[in-house]
Amino acid sequence: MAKYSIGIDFGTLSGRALLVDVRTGEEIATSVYDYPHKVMDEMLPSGKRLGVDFALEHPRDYLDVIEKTISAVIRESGVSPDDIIGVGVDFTACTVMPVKADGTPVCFLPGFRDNPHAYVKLWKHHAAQDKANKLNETAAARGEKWLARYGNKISSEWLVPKIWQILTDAPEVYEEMDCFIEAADWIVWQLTGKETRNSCCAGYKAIWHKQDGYPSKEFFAALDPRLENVVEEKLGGEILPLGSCAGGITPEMAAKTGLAVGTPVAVGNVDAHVCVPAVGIDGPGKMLAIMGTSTCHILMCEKECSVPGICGYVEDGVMPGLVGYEAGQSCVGDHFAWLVNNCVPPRYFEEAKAHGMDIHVYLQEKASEQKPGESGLLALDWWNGNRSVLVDVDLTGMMLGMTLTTRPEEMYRALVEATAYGTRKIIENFEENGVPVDEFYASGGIAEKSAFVMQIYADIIRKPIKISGSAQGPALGAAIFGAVAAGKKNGGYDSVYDAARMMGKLKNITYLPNEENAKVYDKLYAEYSTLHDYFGTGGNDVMKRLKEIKKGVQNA
Ligand SMILES: Nc1ncnc2c1ncn2[C@@H]1O[C@H](COP(=O)(O)OP(=O)(O)O)[C@@H](O)[C@H]1O
Ligand SMILES: O=C(CO)[C@H](O)[C@H](O)COP(=O)(O)O
Repeated sequence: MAKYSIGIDFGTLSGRALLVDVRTGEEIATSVYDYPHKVMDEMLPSGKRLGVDFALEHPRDYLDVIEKTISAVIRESGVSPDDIIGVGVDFTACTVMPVKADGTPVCFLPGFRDNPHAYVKLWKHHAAQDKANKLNETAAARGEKWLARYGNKISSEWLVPKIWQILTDAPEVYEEMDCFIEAADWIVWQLTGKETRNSCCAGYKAIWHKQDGYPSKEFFAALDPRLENVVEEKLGGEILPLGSCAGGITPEMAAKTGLAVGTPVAVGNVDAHVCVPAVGIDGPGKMLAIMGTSTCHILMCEKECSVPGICGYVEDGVMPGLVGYEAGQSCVGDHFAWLVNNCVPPRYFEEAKAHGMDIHVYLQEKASEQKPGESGLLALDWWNGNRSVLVDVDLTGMMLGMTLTTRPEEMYRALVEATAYGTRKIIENFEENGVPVDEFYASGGIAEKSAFVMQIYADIIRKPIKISGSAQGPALGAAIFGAVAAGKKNGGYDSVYDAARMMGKLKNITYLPNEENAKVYDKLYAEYSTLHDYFGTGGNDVMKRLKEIKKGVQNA
């Protein structure tokens, strides 16, 4: 009798459930739900305006995903709930929220609906950069040894700057919350009725270490005396390893979703890391880029190496027995979306429609008529700051070489190339610091949809690129961890390595570098590197000065 697991993937704009056969990885049914509140970066539902660099979400949308998509995949597949042996959950991270001891989000409380800090702070909430800067200075001054694990800089996207911002800007929210929790763990809590924390979110996003735990009370007190006991007061209890079972589906959730009471639920996971077994990766030296709104680069290695500018490395952070490394680009597909929404004249949309094409596909088809270097354009891929290797959200985008003949498709191509140069920087940085990148895999919406983008990447990084066999890498990965939480005794797996080999998959296509293009791109990459260092490492801080002026004018 076939057995199934469900992966629930919470992305930036939508959540989805995927029902998978645990023996083959075959995807039986899927259902997607777009968050009605989208990303709140300008105002709250009440109309209250938000500050510069805010990015919030509404937890109601996450509950709707659970209720709508799980029942939909069970219905569509016709599978008996008794044959669904496990559930896994992954989420964007660090996507964190203040909640009460019973799990109620603070933004649901009557006195807090108009308070921005009561809502979910999405991974790309960048308004705590001043806190991240102070945290990094303090950690460096105190010689905190954990700083090296995080590429020598903690990003403003991570948990501590975000909770510190709440403490200073909305102390009433800090007081009201009983815990500050990753949305991944909160969803697992909603499903099982048990509060758990997972080692992936804690390790990469909350400065937690398997042996050393969190940073010391002295460190937190040096940031702000009121933070001295933040770990005990707000960050909850035991941290569980990936693949472990957090608990079973509660009767209330069973009624809402159609799952059987007690179905095992895996501890939460991060959307990027969870994808690794979904492409069948089961060892070191194989970098997976999960390419969508942003890109995360996940890689495993046998040893711990200090690599500047990465997001971090965590022992067992991706799969047990290996050190998992994460780096990333805060903005990838968001560049293309920005261009489409702001720089493309109506006639392009009309032409795309007449050809029955999506606007991205249409622009890419036009851009593919050009050769590398032909447009004379070069861009820096920092429209949403730089995550790796500069770890600086105050950097902004730039495009050089525009003339009166520059066309939208050329700008589109320049942005694609810029993101590929950013990926090459990340790869070289790993290799220069002792972490080999022998193979390159891609997953996510862009890898799935765009041969144009993937060929440019292969030419620029000079490596063959293998593509995920699933259009829904994170959801498949979450389903894999659901099967591991169920365990062999229930028809699942005892090891994520076994599950990856059986359920992970690749497409029957590899993008190979074109040597002629690669030679031109080597020259363009050298120019990119010059600009990258000039604007990104202090040669000219004009981007930061402009941002300061902007903030001053907006705040006035
Ligand atoms: N055909 C395409 N080629 C390249 N990028 C695309 C294409 N269609 C959409 N995009 C970009 O893909 C991104 C969404 O990626 P996806 O993986 O679906 O979402 P997410 O990263 O939020 O999970 C958007 O930023 C969009 O601009
Ligand atoms: O930092 C992350 C993982 O560590 C985020 O989850 C990620 O960057 C957001 O993902 P997406 O672009 O797929 O929405």
